[in-house]
Amino acid sequence: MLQIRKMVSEVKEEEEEAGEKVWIVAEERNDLRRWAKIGRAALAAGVLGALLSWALVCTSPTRKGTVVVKTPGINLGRKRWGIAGLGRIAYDFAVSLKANGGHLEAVAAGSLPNPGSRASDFGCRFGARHYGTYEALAADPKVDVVYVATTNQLHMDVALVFVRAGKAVLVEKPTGLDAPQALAMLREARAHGVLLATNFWNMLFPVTRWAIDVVKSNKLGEVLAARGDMGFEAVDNLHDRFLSPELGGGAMLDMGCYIVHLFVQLAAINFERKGDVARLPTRPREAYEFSRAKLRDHFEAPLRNASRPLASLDGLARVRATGHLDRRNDDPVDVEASAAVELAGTRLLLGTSLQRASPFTFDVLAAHGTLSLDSPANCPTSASAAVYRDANDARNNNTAPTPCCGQPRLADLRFASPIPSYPESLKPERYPRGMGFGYVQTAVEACLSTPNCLELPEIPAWTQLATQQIVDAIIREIHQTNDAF
Ligand SMILES: NC(=O)C1=CN([C@@H]2O[C@H](COP(=O)(O)OP(=O)(O)OC[C@H]3O[C@@H](n4cnc5c(N)ncnc54)[C@H](OP(=O)(O)O)[C@@H]3O)[C@@H](O)[C@H]2O)C=CC1
Ligand SMILES: O=C1OC[C@@H](O)[C@H](O)[C@H]1O
Repeated sequence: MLQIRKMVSEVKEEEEEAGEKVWIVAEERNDLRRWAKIGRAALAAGVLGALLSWALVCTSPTRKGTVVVKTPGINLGRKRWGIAGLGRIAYDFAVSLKANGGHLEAVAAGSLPNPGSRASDFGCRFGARHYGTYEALAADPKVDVVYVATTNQLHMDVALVFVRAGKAVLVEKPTGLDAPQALAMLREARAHGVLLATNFWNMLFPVTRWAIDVVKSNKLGEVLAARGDMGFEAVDNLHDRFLSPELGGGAMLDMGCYIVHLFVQLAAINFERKGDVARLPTRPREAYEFSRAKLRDHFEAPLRNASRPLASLDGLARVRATGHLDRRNDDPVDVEASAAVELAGTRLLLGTSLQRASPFTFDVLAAHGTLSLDSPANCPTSASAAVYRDANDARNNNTAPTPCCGQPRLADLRFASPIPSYPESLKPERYPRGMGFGYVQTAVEACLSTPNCLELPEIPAWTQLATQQIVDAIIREIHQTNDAF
């Protein structure tokens, strides 16, 4: 066994040195370790313990080998991941984790029929232990962090099973069904001293980080507005999670939340730039006043003090929205939404749908620059920005031209960061850019290696709360405008 282990690590090291991006690690090492483990358990706990261990590992593992495809910038370590909810996205997440060299320790199904055998199939495919209940996964002492990939209606309940067991949690978007759920989840995570992050995985893509850095650098000036459109024509199946009210369906909870979350982060950048915020005389009065109080403190207050309710949006955010509801249900979900949002003086024009195609775009419109994430903007691999002459600087120097066909353009910026495709042996995948889950997986692992890390810096808890509050307000308004017809 030692010899095989040495061989494997030599192969890895040699190829890493050679800068190779792809290499194959023999699976035998894991099999031998597994057998050794079973043997030790049998000695220690007797025949019963041995039988139990036998039932929880794969008796017929695939012997194809584990494909490792390193995505640039992804350095997954040895944090021990669990996955709860073994549906469509869980598969792609597991592929990305394994393919990027991460460690999937155990998985659990617990809602749909046959959880035991489904978990066994999934676990064996990825060389992970498997359970037929979420509680059993929560009790596994070898799991550090759990990815909750259930449908939306279960995000809160399932995430809390793990939080209460002291596990860190990466829960799929949206955080919960509404802002009170999101607050309950984040509060409990804080009380247990564990990380709870919503999987706004787009925030960790190098292209999104580049965009945020460009905006922060002030090259474009103050951000006045953003606009985004994301959605698709969902299969017309009332039992699927997209359209089902029981499963927490609806366009805003599915795709609209990405747009709102990115917008919230951009609005906050305006207030991080000291001395520059109040430049525009047209900015509404409350924006000036609010810049002093800081968005973060405002939304975070109920997390710091459990007796505080959710932060008020009054005087800070305005929402106007309209859309379509799927009237075939008694409790209809929004299937199409158009919304105008204002948060502390920064504006968003949002479109989302489960009934039509979308360009999957997100644009930032600033005082003297624009920035566009290329489609699909929820997992972008390229972006561009245009920097125009700062009209006020030019005016002060008496060099301001009269713009007839747009402001004079000073520079074009472009950034690209491609993602490798899935390893052939693990196809079919559902999300062609799913290897990009590696970015958020890396961020979670970095947080777990940092003492007292309770949130990802790229997806702070307050942005999860603010997003869910604005999403709630948009959904409410769509219902109100529809009821008025
Ligand atoms: N970040 C991203 O890019 C993406 C995120 N998502 C998010 O991931 C989550 C899961 O999406 P997806 O994988 O497509 O969902 P699925 O429809 O494949 O269901 C996932 C799991 O939800 C649990 N579940 C509970 N009740 C039901 C029910 N009545 N019908 C179906 N499943 C149920 C099951 O868990 P069990 O196996 O334990 O029984 C099921 O396997 C959603 O919250 C979605 O928003 C989805 C796609 C992309
Ligand atoms: O997060 C998501 O991204 C991709 C979509 O297809 C999916 O419905 C959504 O949940």
